[in-house]
Amino acid sequence: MSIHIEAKAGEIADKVLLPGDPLRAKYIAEKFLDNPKQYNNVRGMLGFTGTYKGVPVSVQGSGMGMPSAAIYATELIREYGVKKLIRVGTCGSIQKDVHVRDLVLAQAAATSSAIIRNDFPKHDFPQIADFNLLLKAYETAKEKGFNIHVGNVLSDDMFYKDSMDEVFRLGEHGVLGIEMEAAVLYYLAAKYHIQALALMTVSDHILTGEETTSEERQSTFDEMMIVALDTIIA
Ligand SMILES: O=P(O)(O)O[C@H]1O[C@H](CO)[C@@H](O)[C@H]1O
Ligand SMILES: O=c1cc[nH]c(=O)[nH]1
Repeated sequence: MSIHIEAKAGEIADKVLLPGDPLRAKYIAEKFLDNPKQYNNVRGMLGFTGTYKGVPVSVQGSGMGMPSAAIYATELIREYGVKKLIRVGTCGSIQKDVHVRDLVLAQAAATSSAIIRNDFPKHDFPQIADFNLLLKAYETAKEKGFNIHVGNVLSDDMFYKDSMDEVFRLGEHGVLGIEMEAAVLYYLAAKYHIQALALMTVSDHILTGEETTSEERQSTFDEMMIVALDTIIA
């Protein structure tokens, strides 16, 4: 048991999917896992363990933003011995050719957060994905014919911003989309020597204004779940 997770020792698998939305965790557990058992309801941040293709896998809501995601990732790693974390999130596209419902694999994550800068004030510590998870996810998506893009994302601290100018300039430097958690996940993976990957479905397009519904963000986006699950058990 940790401060924010009430699971007993052994109730969480060493492979965990991390959606921001706890109801997306419930959806994944019910739709994709065999014999899912809920192990967490502290703060309503649902967590479940079941099996996928015979392999134990857990799925844990991580909330919105890096402070929240860092709490769940740290407790999963330090208190429950988790070795592989794959974020299954949503992002906003800032590239014309990255469309709503496409998949985005974060090879790396830029960030506006001070979390990493506070630890390394004189260095820009690069936030990168685990190479083996990245490769497996990319190959899995390609084999299945899913639209997938690989590159840099922006993990931002602010969802509502007064100005998007700097975000658009990052787009001009190839950043694919905006979300709010990947960078800290990659940072904690480096810190604790575990494997992490952030995979997102484009839920809205910042340039065109195209959007998905909140119901779609909570459930559906099944292509992302299949890629993440086949990757985490490999
Ligand atoms: O859909 P999730 O995984 O929560 O991800 C994105 O959606 C939230 C904002 O609506 C942020 O957490 C952002 O990273
Ligand atoms: O963080 C996020 C997630 C989806 N869309 C955005 O614009 N930002």
